[in-house]
Amino acid sequence: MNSATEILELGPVVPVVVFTDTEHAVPAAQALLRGGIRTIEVTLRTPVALPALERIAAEVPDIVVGAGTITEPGQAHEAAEAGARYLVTPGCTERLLDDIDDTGLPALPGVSTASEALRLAERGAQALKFFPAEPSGGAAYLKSLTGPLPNLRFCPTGGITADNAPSYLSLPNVDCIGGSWLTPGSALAAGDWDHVEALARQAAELG
Ligand SMILES: O=C(O)C(=O)C[C@H](O)[C@H](O)COP(=O)(O)O
Repeated sequence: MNSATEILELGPVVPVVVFTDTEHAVPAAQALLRGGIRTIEVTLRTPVALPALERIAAEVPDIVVGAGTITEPGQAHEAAEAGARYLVTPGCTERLLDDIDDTGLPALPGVSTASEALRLAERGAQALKFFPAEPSGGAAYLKSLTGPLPNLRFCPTGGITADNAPSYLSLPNVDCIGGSWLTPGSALAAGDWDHVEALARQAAELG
């Protein structure tokens, strides 16, 4: 993975996962792969996130593992050391962006306005996360950015489900979307990997 646009090419849906148990990491990643999903974004929201990411990187080499919810300087380096191949943030500060650049990893920095997107474009970004997609104006808002910002690609995330996914995936500035609906907490807790696989298959077919 060399560029942020390569992240967008991994498939139509980036599953955003919150792990509460390290033991769920490998079977969840394997279920996503069986369903045809080639990447997994592990959110750094829980104490087990980094060890979970590390397990996936070591034991499920066929899935491209990224780290999400990078919100503080230092986390980017921790994620890189754990084996993350890309980084995702919900929003941006200059310090966070410098820290991410230092890792050399491709990233999807989060934005929700035209001004934020322009600031990131000035720093050379080509691909951004649009977050939180639904509350920020949804597909209609993102579509209206294509006119003034035709060269920027977006991965909208936040409030997206299998139902509203097509309205985003049909936009000219969207290649993939992110969402947590493929890995519900209840399915992870129950070890219902068949359910995760079925949700992954349905998501993979959106492409
Ligand atoms: O953690 C981050 O880095 C975020 O930016 C937030 C997540 O992307 C969303 O929480 C996923 O949204 P849902 O699919 O609505 O659950």
